[in-house]
Amino acid sequence: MAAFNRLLRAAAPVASTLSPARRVLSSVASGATAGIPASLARAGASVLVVRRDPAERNIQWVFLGCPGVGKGTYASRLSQLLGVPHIATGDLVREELSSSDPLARQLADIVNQGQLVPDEIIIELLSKRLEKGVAKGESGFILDGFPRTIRQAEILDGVTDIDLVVNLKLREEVLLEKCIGRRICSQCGKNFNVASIKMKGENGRPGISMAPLLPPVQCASKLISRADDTEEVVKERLRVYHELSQPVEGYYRSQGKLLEFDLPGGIPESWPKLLQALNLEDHDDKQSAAA
Ligand SMILES: Nc1ncnc2c1ncn2[C@@H]1O[C@H](COP(=O)(O)OP(=O)(O)O)[C@@H](O)[C@H]1O
Repeated sequence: MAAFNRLLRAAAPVASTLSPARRVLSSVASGATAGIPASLARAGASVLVVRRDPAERNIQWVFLGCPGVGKGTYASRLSQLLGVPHIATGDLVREELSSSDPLARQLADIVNQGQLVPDEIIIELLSKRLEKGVAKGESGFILDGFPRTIRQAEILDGVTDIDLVVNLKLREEVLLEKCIGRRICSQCGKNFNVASIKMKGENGRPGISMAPLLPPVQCASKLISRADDTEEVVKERLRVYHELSQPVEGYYRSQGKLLEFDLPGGIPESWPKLLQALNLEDHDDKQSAAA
């Protein structure tokens, strides 16, 4: 419960600046607040649920998509373009894994088997990250890798409004190759990909080619792979995605918030098309002109 309350508090950073009419002190125990799961309602906490007018805050977007689809790449580019934090729960988990916290070993077993971390733990990590952001004056976010279960989506809905959910899609064979080709520079932390993907079109589906994203010389000898990017674990992660995370797409589709985006290729082809789909071409032009 502590973790959940922290997420609620963190998601309500402006409570003190809002008029009382915009504060809703809701007794979860009464079950009066839509989106709060029954299990949490049974716990009987009182929570402050705040929803800000989108005109008074930065964007609150979610990126969905299978492992390897490129959520991190595009969410991070958009966060720079729009000046909002990119919060990837996978990164939060990896930070925790590299700590000496007793939780780290338990998490390593889960992650390296391609399974999802329990909702309570992921919410605890996300709450802490949001709290830090609030303390720094952050507003808005692009979430990447959260929510990954219907329950996580319900919890998020219970505390704040999501404006848009971008669902990135790519052929499954490409996803496996992309994950296996992923490399990280152990020194600077930048992401690269050594996979060179060329798939022919078939059964009416267009072909796809993606050039590798190779490291500069100073990183080339320092590349490492994620322990969960082996073929066996990626296949399990894809299976888990279809079972537990894909239903989240339907959850947001039924709310009319889902933007489906089929990646046409690598970054050079996909980025301009994604901006077009998001009506952000002007934004990019202005930023390039200012650079
Ligand atoms: N929202 C979440 N819920 C549960 N587990 C998560 C969540 N986000 C990340 N994880 C854990 O961290 C791992 C890595 O996440 P991520 O970097 O987002 O991987 P992917 O490339 O599969 O999208 C996941 O396989 C899972 O074990």
